[in-house]
Amino acid sequence: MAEIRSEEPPVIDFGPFYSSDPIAQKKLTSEIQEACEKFGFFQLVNHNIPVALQKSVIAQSEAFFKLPLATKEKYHKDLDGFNRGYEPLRAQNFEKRTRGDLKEGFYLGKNLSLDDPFVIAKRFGQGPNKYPAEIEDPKSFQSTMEEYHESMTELAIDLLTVIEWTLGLEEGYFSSFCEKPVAALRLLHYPPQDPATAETERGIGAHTDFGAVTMLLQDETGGLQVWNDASKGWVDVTPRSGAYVVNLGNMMMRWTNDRYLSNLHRVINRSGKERFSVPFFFSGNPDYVVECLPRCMDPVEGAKYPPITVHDWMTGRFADTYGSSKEGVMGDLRQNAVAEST
Ligand SMILES: O=C(O)CCC(=O)C(=O)O
Ligand SMILES: [Fe+2]
Repeated sequence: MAEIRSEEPPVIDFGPFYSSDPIAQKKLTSEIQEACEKFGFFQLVNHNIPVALQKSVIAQSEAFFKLPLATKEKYHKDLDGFNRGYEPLRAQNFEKRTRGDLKEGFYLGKNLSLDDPFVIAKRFGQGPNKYPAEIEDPKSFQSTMEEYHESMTELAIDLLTVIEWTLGLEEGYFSSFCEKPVAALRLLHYPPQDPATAETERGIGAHTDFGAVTMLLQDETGGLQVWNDASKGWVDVTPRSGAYVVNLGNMMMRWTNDRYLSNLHRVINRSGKERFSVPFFFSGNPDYVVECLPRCMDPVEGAKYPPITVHDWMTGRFADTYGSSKEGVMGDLRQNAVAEST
């Protein structure tokens, strides 16, 4: 019997997007299409985010997590209803069989004022950021995060343009989705884990992401793994300096009628060192209605899922995670099966 090899998600050169070379752009389109169908994951190099900006985001993140716990707790994300700020160690527990995920986080988004109409209307993910005053250089913490959030929003829109190409959609199909988008930035810190607990301890338990696309900056520590359904095993996503690990979320899978994969992933930090990572979750305009894309409709069965707004989809997925919804959702069965088999 032929051995099923566990392949890593491909590394894709995004440079051609910024060129005017149609042949290189065609190659980029087919590489991204294949990665979306096969893995739901890839690494992106030659994007336009400056290395210096990436380094300052990680440095500011390290500076924040070094603050005393009591200081970090002053910025707890549950102190108001905006889901921005500090989330302590073990607050999330994706696999529900450990003591909770061994990571702490700091959540940011686009920094909107309280009188912004979307904030007043309580649309998903909209609100003001929290900024720590006790950090060494509070002004540059804020400006770094705001500049990075803006640059990542632009990169996500560029990537969605290529995804538009991969799906044969007309130019600008995703424009209204990308207007005033919900986009969350998370600073994550994974302490080293005790080797004796390697079987049960998770930095982040197996899960799929909720939104459209996630673009993750990881340091050189390693520990991120993606599920390979062909070999029924976990595959390392080897860190590449400056690259983004891109993965599709459940919303994109639903939107494409399951043609594109929102794949399971997890982190186990066996390195003995601290790990820092910064995912950026792009979920689009809260009022946008996500409904089966034209070329993804099954000729016989039609669309598998009814239309839903970004707001309702994201709110529902968060409710599932935090245990206030009884509704079963796509991916959960698969997720539980994998969690139990590892
Ligand atoms: O830190 C990582 O490498 C992964 C984080 C992640 O999957 C998430 O926050 O959804
Ligand atoms: Fe994730």
